[in-house]
Amino acid sequence: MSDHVAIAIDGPAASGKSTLARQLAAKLDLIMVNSGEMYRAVTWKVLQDGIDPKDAEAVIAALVEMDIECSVAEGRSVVRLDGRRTGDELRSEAVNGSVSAVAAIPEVRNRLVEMQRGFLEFGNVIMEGRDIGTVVFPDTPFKIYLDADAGVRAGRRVAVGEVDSVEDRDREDSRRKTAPLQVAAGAAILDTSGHTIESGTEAALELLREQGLKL
Ligand SMILES: Nc1ncnc2c1ncn2[C@@H]1O[C@H](COP(=O)(O)OP(=O)(O)OP(=O)(O)O)[C@@H](O)[C@H]1O
Ligand SMILES: Nc1ccn([C@H]2C[C@H](O)[C@@H](COP(=O)(O)O)O2)c(=O)n1
Repeated sequence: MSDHVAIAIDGPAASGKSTLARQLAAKLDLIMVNSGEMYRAVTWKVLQDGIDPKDAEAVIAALVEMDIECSVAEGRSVVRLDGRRTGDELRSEAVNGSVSAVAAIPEVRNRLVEMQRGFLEFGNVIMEGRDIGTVVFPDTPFKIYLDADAGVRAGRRVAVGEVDSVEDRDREDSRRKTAPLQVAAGAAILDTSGHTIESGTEAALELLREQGLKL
């Protein structure tokens, strides 16, 4: 059991979780953990090995062989896969199109959730993903569920030239049996559709203060 603080930021694709986590990590001197990168890393390796991401048995067999190492560098989580630091390859169209299938496999989740919880040993953490407030840190009082209009979110992806069907991923992430995307008990809901990055950050900070955050 750690004395450190965990802040959970959950929400659908392109709702602004990473952006908000980055802003709050800088303001509050927190370790920023992007849990999605870990699911993307497993997915990338599965695709590299020519495995069907929907073949759970084959994915699990490959997972056993994967050397996934998580650490902290410059205040944020770093994922190494088989000794190599991951990069932009995790945001490819292929990974975007398969990551939800891989993330729906309970054995994949069990292994990555255990690693995610381990970050709390390093210090106060802000972690973003889909199940942080429901599964990874269910007992933290500091939870925000970030959302935005589907069209706004799709537009945000187009604006950076990323090919990503946010609605398809959201559907898969919300309907899966294990750790579906949902609003965690006690989470404050923040819609970023009408917010700038700055105003969204201020609104989130206000919500966390109302939840008793003293950092
Ligand atoms: N409040 C905002 N207003 C305008 N653009 C935003 C806002 N928040 C984030 N963005 C932009 O939207 C894009 C997606 O943001 P971000 O990567 O933080 O979303 P995300 O929820 O982490 O996505 P995913 O879960 O798919 O990784 C980025 O280009 C980011 O700069
Ligand atoms: N805690 C998490 C984080 C991510 N996932 C899955 C579902 C997402 O579609 C995918 C990519 O995440 P992103 O990089 O878009 O945040 O990974 C999950 O199931 N649980």
